[in-house]
Amino acid sequence: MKIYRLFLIGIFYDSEFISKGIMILLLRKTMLSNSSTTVNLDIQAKKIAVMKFGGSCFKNAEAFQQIVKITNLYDQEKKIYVASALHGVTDQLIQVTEYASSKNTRKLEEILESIKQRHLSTIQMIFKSNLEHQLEAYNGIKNYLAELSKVLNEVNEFGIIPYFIDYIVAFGEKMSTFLLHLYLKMNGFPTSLFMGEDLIITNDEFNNAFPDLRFTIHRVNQNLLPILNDANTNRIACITGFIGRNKIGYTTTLGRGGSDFTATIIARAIYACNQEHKIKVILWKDVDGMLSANPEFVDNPTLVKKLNYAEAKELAFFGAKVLHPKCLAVIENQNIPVEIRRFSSPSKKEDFSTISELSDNTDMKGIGSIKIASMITLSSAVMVKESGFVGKIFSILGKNNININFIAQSSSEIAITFVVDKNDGERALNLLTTSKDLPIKWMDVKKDDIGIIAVVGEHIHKSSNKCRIFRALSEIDLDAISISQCSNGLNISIIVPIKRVQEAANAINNEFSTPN
Ligand SMILES: Nc1ncnc2c1ncn2[C@@H]1O[C@H](COP(=O)(O)OP(=O)(O)O)[C@@H](O)[C@H]1O
Ligand SMILES: N[C@@H](CC(=O)OP(=O)(O)O)C(=O)O
Repeated sequence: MKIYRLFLIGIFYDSEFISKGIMILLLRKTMLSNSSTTVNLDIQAKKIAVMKFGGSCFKNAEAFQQIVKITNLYDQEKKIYVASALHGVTDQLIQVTEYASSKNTRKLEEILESIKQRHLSTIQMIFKSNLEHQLEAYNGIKNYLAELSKVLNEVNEFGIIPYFIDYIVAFGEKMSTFLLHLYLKMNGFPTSLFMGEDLIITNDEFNNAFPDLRFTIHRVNQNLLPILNDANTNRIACITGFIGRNKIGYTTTLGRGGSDFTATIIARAIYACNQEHKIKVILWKDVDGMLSANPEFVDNPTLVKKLNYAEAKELAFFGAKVLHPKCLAVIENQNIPVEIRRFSSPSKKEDFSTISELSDNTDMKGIGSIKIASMITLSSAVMVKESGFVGKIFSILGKNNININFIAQSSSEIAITFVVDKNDGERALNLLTTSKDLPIKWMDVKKDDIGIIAVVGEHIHKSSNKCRIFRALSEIDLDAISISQCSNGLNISIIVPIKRVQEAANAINNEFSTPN
């Protein structure tokens, strides 16, 4: 109780700003301490499991016990644990940054207090009877929160600058991974704690960084491999998900849901250090695996047990939170498998998904959907056989940072339809209708809000499968507004009215869930 009170007094009320000088010194220190060039190649082949634990794996004491159970289950593997922030903490950290910038002190303190309480109650929950670990956890979290407060004061002073957001949201993963590391230690597992900045070097794209593999591999080789090589202790490396750093040492983040990406980046880097290792990535989720559709949107989606990288990437694009869209890019050519498994039933022998170069024989692997987007259609005979016309349209949008996620053009060249994010629809329409580069008085340009269904699978392009898709739509009396399929044949995207997206997804899912 005494410890607890001391902690409460100490945490937040330090209003000093971090001086730039101290920040630079700290950055230099990190860089220098990691700048040795020794390369560790002397390692033996091992079974390595890089496991990612998401926010829902830390929700209560039972969840932490479940991680111990998983640790025992995988006692033959060298284990690397990648942890996300406690559920919802990243959103809260984004909120506090905004409140700091808008100088809304009341709201800022309210959310900061909630973040603090979330971590304090987790500490009480998981270290109940172990005072030594409780104290270590309190002190560690206290320091993280004090640092967080200081940076928020800086946001208050300077406003939101992109690198502030990454630096601030990274605290979620830093605190949860620190607690996981202590918890495993308390349970008798030797562990080493790593911050993402120690291992993952990225480009400068704050909020959505991409790893620089060459330097990341070098860091992993120097800092992480000695742990994998330690033959005497089966030490677990606990690494913060979601976080990296750019070359001058500023913290970067890998995009929302980026802890999946951390796991695959680490797996890839280990593979590069020794290709004899048998590495796999396991993403522990609150579902059995990759389902044929979002279970919150479609009734009775089926579990896809084996899907290949190309299929999984198509599905990840559609915001299936189950998989970070970029995370397969770094491992697919190395054929490092990714298992998606249910956290609450880790010993299942078969009901989980494996993403690898192998795909099972089901033709429909998944249905993605975009519930609302803006469809733009341009029709005009002046486009016919006019080289560069489409180029002009797209460059007007591209120069204005408007992304296109669906394209269909009739071969007569009389009309072209494409889709942009709903927030860009009105702007796209204005840009096109006021452009001096287009003969607009001869063109009909219109914008409609629509939804998209994407049906994915390596063999989905087969006529027999297309028949099934359109039979399902015909049975609910739904006519596609537009259709697109690239020649890789993996994805048939269909534009449907917004109000019927869910119905269409269900109809197609039902069609493929029953034998043909
Ligand atoms: N096609 C899909 N297959 C499986 N889950 C999906 C799919 N689409 C959306 N989801 C959602 O993704 C969630 C899985 O994410 P979750 O376990 O919360 O991951 P994390 O903790 O890594 O963020 C599920 O709860 C599910 O609702
Ligand atoms: N905490 C980060 C990264 C992450 O991967 O989270 P989760 O595992 O909860 O998707 C986020 O919320 O984006």
